[in-house]
Amino acid sequence: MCDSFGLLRKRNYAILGTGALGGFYGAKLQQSGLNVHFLLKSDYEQVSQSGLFVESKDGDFTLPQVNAYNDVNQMPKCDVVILALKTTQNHLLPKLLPPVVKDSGVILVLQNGLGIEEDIAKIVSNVQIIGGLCFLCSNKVGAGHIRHLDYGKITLGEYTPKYEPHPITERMQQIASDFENAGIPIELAADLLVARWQKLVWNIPYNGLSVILNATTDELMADADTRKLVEQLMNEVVAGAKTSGRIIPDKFIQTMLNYTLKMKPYRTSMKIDYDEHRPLEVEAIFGNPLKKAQAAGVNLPQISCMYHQLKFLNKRNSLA
Ligand SMILES: NC(=O)C1=CN([C@@H]2O[C@H](COP(=O)(O)OP(=O)(O)OC[C@H]3O[C@@H](n4cnc5c(N)ncnc54)[C@H](OP(=O)(O)O)[C@@H]3O)[C@@H](O)[C@H]2O)C=CC1
Ligand SMILES: CC(C)(CO)C(=O)C(=O)O
Repeated sequence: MCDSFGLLRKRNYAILGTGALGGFYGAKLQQSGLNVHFLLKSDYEQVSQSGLFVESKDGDFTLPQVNAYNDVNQMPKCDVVILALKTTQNHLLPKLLPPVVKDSGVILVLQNGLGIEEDIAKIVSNVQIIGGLCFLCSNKVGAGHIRHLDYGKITLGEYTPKYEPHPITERMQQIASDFENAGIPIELAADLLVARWQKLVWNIPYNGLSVILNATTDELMADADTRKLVEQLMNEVVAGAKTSGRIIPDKFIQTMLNYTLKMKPYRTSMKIDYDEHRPLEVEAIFGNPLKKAQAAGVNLPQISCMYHQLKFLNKRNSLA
């Protein structure tokens, strides 16, 4: 029996971008007994010497030794390559992906945003691309030091050209069982595109408004005016999804509002990037959904207004 993906043995994993998300999930996978290889940039020296420390609401743990790299060409080819860079670094993917992914392996895109899988399909062939939507609140608070604040579930869906829905495959089930064995809840979805639009129902209002209005999620929910804005933006995302032929039921908006009300007060990852003068994921989270809707002849005026404001703030912030 052909076992090129590792259905019959332990799969090995690569983490491209050992930050808040990649550091957390990668550390959990290694802690569960899997062979994990971590690509780092500025934290490379520290992590090669002292490993990773995860401070988590589910229990802190340290991995004193990890396989750390600062060059993909030194990494072994892996069954599953987890893409956990910020999307602002995706221009590096033509150099980063081919050396590290096995023939018939999987690239698991855990980034926020829309249309990323389509770009990756142009870079690598003979691999399966799977998208994952992470409901996680995690921050990197120091070199090799990850703080997991809340949640952690991932929704996984296979990418197909034009995002046609795809039945759940054995490969997805195997990856799901690796994550579940590591204590990470997984949901499997047949329609990756609807899952990506659903995630944007959260990311577009909260990431955008947190930067533009200098506010945390609890502040945005407590004020009647900003809460109204959140809801209007959520409705526009639902309208955007419709242009891709995806129906998100109205009650989903209420679910996202309730979910945020129950969340601990949260400074979104886009706000953290802004405060740290790092580039914002404006194109993946705002630009690509707008382009998709515009291609179907639909304008999303409030999201478009926010997109241009964020581009301005992003440019000015990078010069400050
Ligand atoms: N954090 C969260 O809770 C969630 C994040 N997401 C999404 O996950 C993705 C990753 O976000 P997050 O983990 O928060 O971001 P982080 O900035 O914490 O992590 C990204 C990591 O990538 C590293 N990196 C950047 N360039 C390179 C490179 N050339 N080679 C190796 N490593 C590199 C950075 O290292 P360095 O610091 O040295 O630059 C950093 O540690 C984003 O798309 C985000 O929207 C989705 C849901 C929740
Ligand atoms: C919604 C949230 C904060 C946690 O579920 C998240 O996943 C994100 O920042 O993208």
